[in-house]
Amino acid sequence: MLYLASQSPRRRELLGQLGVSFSILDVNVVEVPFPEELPVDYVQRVARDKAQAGWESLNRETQAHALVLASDTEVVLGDRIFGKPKDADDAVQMLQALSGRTHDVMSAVCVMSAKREHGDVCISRVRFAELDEADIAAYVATGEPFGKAGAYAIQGKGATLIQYLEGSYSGVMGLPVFETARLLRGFGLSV
Ligand SMILES: Cc1cn([C@H]2C[C@H](O)[C@@H](COP(=O)(O)OP(=O)(O)OP(=O)(O)O)O2)c(=O)[nH]c1=O
Repeated sequence: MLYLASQSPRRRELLGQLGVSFSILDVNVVEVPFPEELPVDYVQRVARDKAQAGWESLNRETQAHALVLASDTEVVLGDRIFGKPKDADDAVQMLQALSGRTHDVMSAVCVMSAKREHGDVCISRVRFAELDEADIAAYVATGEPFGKAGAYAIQGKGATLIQYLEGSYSGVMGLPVFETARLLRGFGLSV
């Protein structure tokens, strides 16, 4: 049985694209980088923490036949890591920083079974258009930035802010479908 340890509706939708059946586990982990932790290490650690939390929420009997999948997405600009904005001001600051620049979106996936665990990370490059104060205020007022790493959603109106994407659309949206399918095949699922 496959479990998705995530409260994200985007991840449900993207995992659904693979045509596998799965159940949801609600997990909540602390998402704070360690001092000096590299973004690529941080995103993989958090994905693993989510998978571990999901795993621990299952009873022993269920664990024996379970696969738990979790993911984490962070927006990375230089050495700054942007998770989900805390409030509107935070969202404005993130969008100001991203304006007219190219950033990385890192999405890590972790899959756990009783015998092993494997992970992968997908890094995409996203170029934002130059945004003025009014553009940013209007976008934040839509409410879309909340609950999204970097304060935007490629799958929503946020697409109008993006000049180009080099990488994985599903990875930016929250679950890199190619890497996820490859990992699940490694655990014997036919996807
Ligand atoms: C960059 C970007 C992120 N996002 C979302 C994906 C993730 O849901 C969120 C990043 O926060 P995460 O902490 O990765 O995930 P989450 O808290 O939403 O869900 P979970 O329960 O699995 O921990 O940002 C988009 O929906 N579109 C985008 O374009």
